[in-house]
Amino acid sequence: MNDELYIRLAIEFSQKGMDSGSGGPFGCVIVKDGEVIGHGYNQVTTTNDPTAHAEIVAIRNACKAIDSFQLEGCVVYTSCEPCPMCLGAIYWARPDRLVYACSRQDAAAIGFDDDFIYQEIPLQSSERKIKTEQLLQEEGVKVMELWKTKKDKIDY
Ligand SMILES: Nc1ccnc(=O)[nH]1
Repeated sequence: MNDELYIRLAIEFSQKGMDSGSGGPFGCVIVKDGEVIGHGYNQVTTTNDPTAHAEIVAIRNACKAIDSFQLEGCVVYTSCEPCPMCLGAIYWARPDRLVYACSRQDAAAIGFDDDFIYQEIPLQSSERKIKTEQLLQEEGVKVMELWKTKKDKIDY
């Protein structure tokens, strides 16, 4: 089955990234109509970019390849269940489907925070590890109101 072929490719990228010293053991490929249009592996520690997860790198690569900010009709194959940041990016990109190999618990077992961050999300902001406050909502909303009526906007 093709899903197995592509998830195996994502796993190969996880190994390739790790072996090359690029970052953590995570790989991702994005497929549209049976063609790989994007790929990526984790590059956090070599690019000093905490957002350079395999999935983010692959989404950027795929979107550039098809000149679009949406991945409709695409399938995302990733060697590990996406962390909340990457899951958010995947939702914003709107692919049709997501397939993963390792789980967030597998990632936790080798020292990664994916599962911890998932546990933070349902907490009240006052209970989260990173102290969070809301300030100047009214001033912020004024700009948002302008977006509502902006004529030349590209909706997403
Ligand atoms: N799921 C992931 C966790 C950490 N890094 C990644 O690239 N992917």
